[in-house]
Amino acid sequence: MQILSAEQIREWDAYTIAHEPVASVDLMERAAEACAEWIEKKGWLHFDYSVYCGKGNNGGDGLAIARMLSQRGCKITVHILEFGHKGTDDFQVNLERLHECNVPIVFIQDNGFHPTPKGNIIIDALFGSGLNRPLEGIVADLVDFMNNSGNKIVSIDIPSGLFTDKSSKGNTVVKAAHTLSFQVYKTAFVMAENGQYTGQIEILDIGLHKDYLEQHKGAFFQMTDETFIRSIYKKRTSFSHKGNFGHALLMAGSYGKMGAAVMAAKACLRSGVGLLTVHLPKCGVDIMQTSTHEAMVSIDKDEHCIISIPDDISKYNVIGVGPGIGLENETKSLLPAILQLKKPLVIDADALNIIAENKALLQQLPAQTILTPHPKEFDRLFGESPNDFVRMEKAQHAASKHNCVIVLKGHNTFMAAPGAKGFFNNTGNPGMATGGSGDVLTGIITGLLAQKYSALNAAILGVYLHGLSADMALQFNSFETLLPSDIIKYLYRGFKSIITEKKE
Ligand SMILES: NC(=O)C1=CN([C@@H]2O[C@H](COP(=O)(O)OP(=O)(O)OC[C@H]3O[C@@H](n4cnc5c(N)ncnc54)[C@H](O)[C@@H]3O)[C@@H](O)[C@H]2O)[C@@H](O)CC1
Ligand SMILES: [K+]
Repeated sequence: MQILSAEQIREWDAYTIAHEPVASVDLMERAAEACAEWIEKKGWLHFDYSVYCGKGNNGGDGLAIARMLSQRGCKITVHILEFGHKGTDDFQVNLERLHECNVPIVFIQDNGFHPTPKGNIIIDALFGSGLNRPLEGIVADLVDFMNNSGNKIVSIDIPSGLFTDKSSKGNTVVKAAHTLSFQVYKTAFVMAENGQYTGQIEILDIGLHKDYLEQHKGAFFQMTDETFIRSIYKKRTSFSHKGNFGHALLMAGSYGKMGAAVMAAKACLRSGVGLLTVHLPKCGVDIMQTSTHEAMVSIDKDEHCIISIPDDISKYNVIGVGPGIGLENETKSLLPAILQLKKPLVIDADALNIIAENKALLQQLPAQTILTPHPKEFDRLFGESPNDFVRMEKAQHAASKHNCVIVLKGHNTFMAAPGAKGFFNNTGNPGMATGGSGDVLTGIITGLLAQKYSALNAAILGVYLHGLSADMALQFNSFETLLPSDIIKYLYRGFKSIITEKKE
């Protein structure tokens, strides 16, 4: 699924109006009908509704929804924020239509807000994608009033006060339980900082013209949904043998952090790598050999940490480096030599921190290296960012500048690559917030890279499977009990859901 900016959505609406063709007010009718149907399907027609409308087209949606819910037998009160100027044309049409339904309308002109009866559901149709400045004065007071009412809020299109394409940090914004949005994701919905406002997001089909997306391919961020993942997944044939799936080298672990190496190794193996060698310090050999029988080991000369590169490096087609390697000086000094090997590379955890301490190393990354930082590691590498939007833009810029793939880990992990707009992931859950999840991801991506996926596709597929397997593991876990090892355990379910033919 594509993710669009406010401007792109406006263009798409206009394209549909011109090319379907459909009158703008009829498109609004479709949007409102989709919302009313969603509410009906939810089994919420026995509730009473307080519908808060601005005087733009978002308010127009609200008026149409009020009419449709009233026609379905709900008790409705409409509250209109009165600015003294006329509403948009479609707002005015819907106001007239509402008058015919005898729905009570309250005009809000000062802070004397009517208390919302307990149990009423609030429909928030104050502002949509036309928001052009932070809320202030009476509007901000109204939103505070709605947020503090204790009533469930359903926002139409986007929570009022939330910008579609830039940060709304520190602003007054509606806190919705559900956001009913139209056709596609908006950029604001994939930013972790906005999670507190959007609640559960529902994308409702209002039949916008498909040609617009075709004509502007490449201009949008992409959400990596199942269809897309199936299109990049490489099916195995009956004639496959282990030589087809690469020989990965993982450089991982140090004294006290061998678990990271074990998890990365197991995840790499479960991702389908043909052969895996783990290079680790002497102290880790018994741990790896007893825990992970399928992995071969390459033994460093140091007892406690990695300080050297295996001799016969040519036999490995990819390297994953970082999980649990620590920050000993000799390990730090080794990193430039690893970069000089010019192998396809996945860099994570302490290896990222080592680069952050010596940023000149960024210039030496082999082309298409995959970096997998979480936001703090990213900030150490590329400088602090005031918000998620700026961090995302920095990731795009850094990926182009250093010709690398950046996997910025988070609620909707963002993947940036040179020449691509950027991809957001939509699998995963809060149960993954346990140390070790990242080591598992590094293992998965290294395993996929060894199987000759492109760097970007290895990252996209790896991140998707990582989250999906964690989602599958939730069937037998709570967020609290879910462990990174469970993600590995359920990787087969993740793979199977991609491999299994879809029943139409
Ligand atoms: N035909 C279309 O284009 C469709 C539009 N739809 C709805 O239309 C919405 C966009 O409508 P509009 O472009 O009219 O925009 P909005 O309804 O979001 O609001 C725009 C109005 O609010 C004012 N405003 C913006 N920020 C303000 C602030 N902070 N304080 C006070 N006033 C502020 C603007 O000056 C403008 O008058 C979408 O979010 C969606 O809900 C849907 O009906 C689907 C079809
Ligand atoms: K809204």
